[in-house]
Amino acid sequence: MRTLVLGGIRSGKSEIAEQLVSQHDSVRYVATAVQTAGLDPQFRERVTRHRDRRPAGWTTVESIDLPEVLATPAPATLVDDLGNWVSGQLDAAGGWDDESVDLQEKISALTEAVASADGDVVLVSPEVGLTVVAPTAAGRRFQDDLGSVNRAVAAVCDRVLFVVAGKVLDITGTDITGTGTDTGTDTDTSTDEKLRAADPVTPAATDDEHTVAAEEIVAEDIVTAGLTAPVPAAATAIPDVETSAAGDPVRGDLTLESAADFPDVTPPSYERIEAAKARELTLTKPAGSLGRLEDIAVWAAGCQDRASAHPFVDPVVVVFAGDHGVAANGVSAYPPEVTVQMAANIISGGAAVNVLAARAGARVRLEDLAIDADTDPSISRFKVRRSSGDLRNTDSLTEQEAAAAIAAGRAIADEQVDRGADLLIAGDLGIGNTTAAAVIIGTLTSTEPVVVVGRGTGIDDAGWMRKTAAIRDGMWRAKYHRFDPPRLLATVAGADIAAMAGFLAQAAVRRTPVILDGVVVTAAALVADRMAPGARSWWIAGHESHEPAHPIALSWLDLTPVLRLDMRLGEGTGALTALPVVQSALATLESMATFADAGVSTADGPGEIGDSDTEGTDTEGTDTGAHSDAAAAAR
Ligand SMILES: Cc1cc2ncn([C@H]3O[C@H](COP(=O)(O)O)[C@@H](O)[C@H]3O)c2cc1C
Ligand SMILES: O=C(O)c1cccnc1
Repeated sequence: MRTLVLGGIRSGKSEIAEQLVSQHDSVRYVATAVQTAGLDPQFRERVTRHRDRRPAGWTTVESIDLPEVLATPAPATLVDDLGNWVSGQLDAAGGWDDESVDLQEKISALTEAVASADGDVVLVSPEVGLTVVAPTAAGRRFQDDLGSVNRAVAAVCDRVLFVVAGKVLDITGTDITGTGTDTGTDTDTSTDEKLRAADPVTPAATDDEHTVAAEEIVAEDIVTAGLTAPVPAAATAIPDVETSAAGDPVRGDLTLESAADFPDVTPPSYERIEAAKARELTLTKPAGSLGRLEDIAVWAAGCQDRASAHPFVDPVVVVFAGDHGVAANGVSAYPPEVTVQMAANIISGGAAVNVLAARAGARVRLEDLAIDADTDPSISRFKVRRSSGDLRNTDSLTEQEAAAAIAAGRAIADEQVDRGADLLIAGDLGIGNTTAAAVIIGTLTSTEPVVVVGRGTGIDDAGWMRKTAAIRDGMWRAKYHRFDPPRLLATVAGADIAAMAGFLAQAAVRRTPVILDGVVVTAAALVADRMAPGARSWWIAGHESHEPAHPIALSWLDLTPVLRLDMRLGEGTGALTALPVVQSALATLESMATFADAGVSTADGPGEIGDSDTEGTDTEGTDTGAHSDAAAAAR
C-alpha cells in the first residue's frame, strides 16, 4: 500500500504517517532534511523532536535520493517529507533563482520509484498551495514544484490522506479523468484500485431525502468524487456512506465447503498482551482502577501487535442488508419494504448508524446481499438473490448461494483490511432478521424457542406467538445441521447473515479486531467461530441487546459486553456506541504518564504496584524498554 499524507504546517501529518506504519516492527525512516548543519537552531530542534518520536526498531536513512533508497526492498518505508526533497533538489541544481532548471526528470524518477517500491510506503508532504502565491521568486518556485510533485506522487499512490488540525480526510476519491497512472505492481494494488474506482460517496442528505424510496437508489444519486472521512477522533459531521461500483459477485466454482474453509486463526499477540498488562501497572493510577477499560486496552493492544498501542485510526462499519422470506408471516412489527427504504436512508446519511459512526469516527459501508428490490450496483455487487427463502419451510439459500454469501463476506473483510481498516464492525439490516438470528442461536446453544424469541422491532403478543412458531419450525429444520455450520447458514440464515459470518471469521484470519453488535451479528458470530475456531479471540462484545437470545449467545462465546443500554436496533449501533469507550481505553494505555515519568510515589503494600516486578515502576529510575518508547511517542 502506497499512501501520500498531505497537510499544512503542524497539521499532525507526520504523527498520522507514523501511525500508518506503526504496525510494522521495523520501519525504514527516510529523512529528507539532510543538511542539518546549515539549519537554524529552532529547525534543528524540530528535526530532533521528530527523531526522538521514532520507536526503537526504526532505521533512519538521511537522503534525498529517493529512487536509490526505494530500490532496496523494505517492509515499510516512511518518507518525511517531500517539501524537503523539493528544496534539496533545487539546492543541488541551483534552481532557486534559475528558471531554466527543470525538476521534471527527477519527479518522474521519483514517481516511478514509488510506484515500483516493495512493502508499505508512506510519504509525507506539505500542502502549501492553499496559501497566497508567494511574493518571492524562490517561494513561487517552491510552491509550483511542490504542487507538481504532490500531484505526480498522488497519482501513483493507492491512498491519499489530507491532515487538517490533526483530523484526517481520505481524499483518494475517484479518478474522474480516467488518466490515473497504473502502478500495476502487485495484486494488492489492483484490488485497491478497484476499490478506489468503487468508492463513490453520497451527497449529504437533506431531511426530505431521508425518506427516499427503494426505487430511487440509483446511480445518479451517487456522486463519483468526494471525501470519505476516516477521522481518528470524534467528529460532528456525518461522513458519507461508501458504496461500491458494480463487480462480479463471488460465485464461480465455489462450493459451500471451500467457501467455509478458513485458514487457522492465530490468536492476538501474547507478548503484546503481557506487555500491555505490565504497562497498565506502571501508569499513574491505582492498579486495576480503570476496571474493564484496562481489559479492553490490553485486548486491543494484543490485536494491534505493535510496540505502542494507540486508538484505532480507521474503523469501519459494514452494514449487511437482506430480506428474509419469513417476514411475510407477521414476525416483525414493520413491513418488509422497510429494509430497502432503510437502505436508502443509510445511503442518505439519516440512519442511527450514520450518526453514531460520525460521532465515533468510523466509516460506513452498505452491502446489499439479498434486499427484495433491485438496488444500485454500487451496493449490490455481492448480491446473492432477492430475499432469502422462508426458513419455516424452505432452505433460506441454496448451497451455491450460501457459498457465494460466505465468500462475499470474506471478500468484503479483505477489501477493508487491504485498504487500511484497523477495526471492523458488522451491522445488520433486514426486516425479519431477528427471527433468523433466534433460530441460529437457539439451535447452536440448544435453547428453547420460547427462551430465544424476542420482540425485535416491537411485535405485539400475537406477533410474538407467530414469531415463536416460526422459530420452532426453523429450529426443527436447522437441528440436522447443528454440527455443519455452513449448511446451517444455507438452511436458515439468509444471505446477509451468512455473509456476516464469513466477514467475522475472515477478520480473525486477517488478525483484525472486531466489535460485535447485537443479536443478529452475534448469531453470525456463533457460526463464524465454529467455521474458524478461535475467531472469537479477535472480537469484543460492544453491547448487550434487549433481545433475550443475545446474552445467551454472548455467554457461549465467553464475551462480556462493554455496554448494557437496552438497545435493540442493530445496524451496528451498539458496537458504534461502544467504540468511543474502546478508543478511550487505548488512549489511557498509550498516553497516561507512568509513575516514574510523573514522579508519583507507588503503593508500598503487598500486591500493589511497588511489588510488581515490572520494569520502570521505580520512581527514582527511568522507564525502560518498549514502554518508555511508547510513552515518549505518546507525548
Ligand atoms: C425503521 C427501522 C430501522 C431499522 N434499523 C435496523 N432495524 C432492525 O430491525 C429489523 C429486525 O427486527 P425484526 O426481526 O423485528 O424485523 C432489522 O431491519 C434490523 O436491522 C430496523 C427496523 C426498523 C423498523
Ligand atoms: O440486537 C439486535 O441486533 C437487534 C434487535 C432488534 C432489531 N434488530 C436488531
